[in-house]
Amino acid sequence: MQENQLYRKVYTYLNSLPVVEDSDFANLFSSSKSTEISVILDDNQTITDNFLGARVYWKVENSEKGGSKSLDLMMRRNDKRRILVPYFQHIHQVFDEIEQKRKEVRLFVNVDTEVQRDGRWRWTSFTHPATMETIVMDSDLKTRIKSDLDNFLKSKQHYHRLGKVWKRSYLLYGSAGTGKSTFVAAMAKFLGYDIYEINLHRITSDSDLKYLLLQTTNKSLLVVEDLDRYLGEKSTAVSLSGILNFMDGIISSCGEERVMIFTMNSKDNIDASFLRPGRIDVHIHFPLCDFTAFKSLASSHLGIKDHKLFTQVEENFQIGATLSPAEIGEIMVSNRGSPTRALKTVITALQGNLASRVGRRLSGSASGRDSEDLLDSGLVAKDGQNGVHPMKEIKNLYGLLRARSSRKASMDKLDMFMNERENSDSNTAQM
Ligand SMILES: Nc1ncnc2c1ncn2[C@@H]1O[C@H](COP(=O)(O)OP(=O)(O)OP(=O)(O)O)[C@@H](O)[C@H]1O
Repeated sequence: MQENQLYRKVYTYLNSLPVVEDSDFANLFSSSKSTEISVILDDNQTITDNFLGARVYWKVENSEKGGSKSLDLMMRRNDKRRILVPYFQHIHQVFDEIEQKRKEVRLFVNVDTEVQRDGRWRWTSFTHPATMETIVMDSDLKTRIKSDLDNFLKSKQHYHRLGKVWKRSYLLYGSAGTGKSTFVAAMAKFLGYDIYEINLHRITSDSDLKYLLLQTTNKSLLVVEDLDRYLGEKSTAVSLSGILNFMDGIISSCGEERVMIFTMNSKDNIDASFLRPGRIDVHIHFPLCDFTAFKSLASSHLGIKDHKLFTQVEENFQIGATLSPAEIGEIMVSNRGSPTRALKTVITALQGNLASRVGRRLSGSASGRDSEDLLDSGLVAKDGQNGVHPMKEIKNLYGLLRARSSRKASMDKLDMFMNERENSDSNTAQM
């Protein structure tokens, strides 16, 4: 059942009245800002409000049976016709003002079906410190995304004129630790929207997913993380079509001003129906670090814009080494007392990364990410491409790495692989 928006508005309005503090029973809550205390009306309490010279009474009822709550409104019969409609308009207006002032973003998570006395969502204040400014990404891309979000916020009339629901969807994809979740946090702050993080593992069926969607509010971000991993599982409670309906079926049109976000590590093994044009409005790739991203991280984490070791770091990126922003950020955080030590550790990690990826490729066990990164680096061509035999390119890369790497252990392993390959190659005909 959908949450009654009127109930929510009146409840918020009543709790904003100073008279709540005078009631016999009220509950005290502290908010994320430790100095703030909220006074919330207790069940079965009656409070009085005045409007246009009339006196009205509200009572919070809590039904013993289903645990559902209701609000009873009482006023003199003579006042009813005069004030009823303007009074509710006043409540709407005050509610909107309260929401505007409430800068705090909330994070909702879905709970198991068994624990549903007060609905399926539980929330907490969302205090993630990430903002669009702290996210490390290509600056042009960041500007384009910000203006896309800005346009969305101003486009109510535009969407309505086209007969479209005012919502937008984004797919964030890229390797682990490239900042997808952090970006969701930054988006929520930028838009001032609450986040509904949907844990598909806590959903029992397609209709359960619809039910959850009905209990979300407008001006919100609906987030499904690691969708590729969920869809790759053998048996799932929510079907492919259940998820497609959630994305853009009739049910997704309930409510307005929504942003849907899906994250994935890779689009490679995803059913084509997810990626068909028009299904998800914007696809954003989150890459592993390049030298430019590294410099941004060095500036934000170590406070340095330049350093004599930067050339060495750059060389490692040029020969195809790479790490995620999370990996580089972590090294910098743990060595923030000494930028030189931090940079040396980054260089060692980059060399280790390249050595182990080349090693895995030589042994034929390269992961998708390894192969893609090596291909991206331009140092290894796809099999048969450019007329250059891949093994020859690997040998070139190996030579380059051999000359530069200081990680003896990794290089010893690589030497072994190369020797084995040399021997087996001499017994195999060249293709
Ligand atoms: N592009 C980035 N800009 C700033 N910080 C980043 C970036 N990428 C990663 N980080 C940092 O690395 C950590 C992990 O990032 P995050 O969880 O956002 O990555 P992810 O792509 O969502 O990973 P996963 O796919 O494993 O969920 C965070 O602490 C975040 O601050």
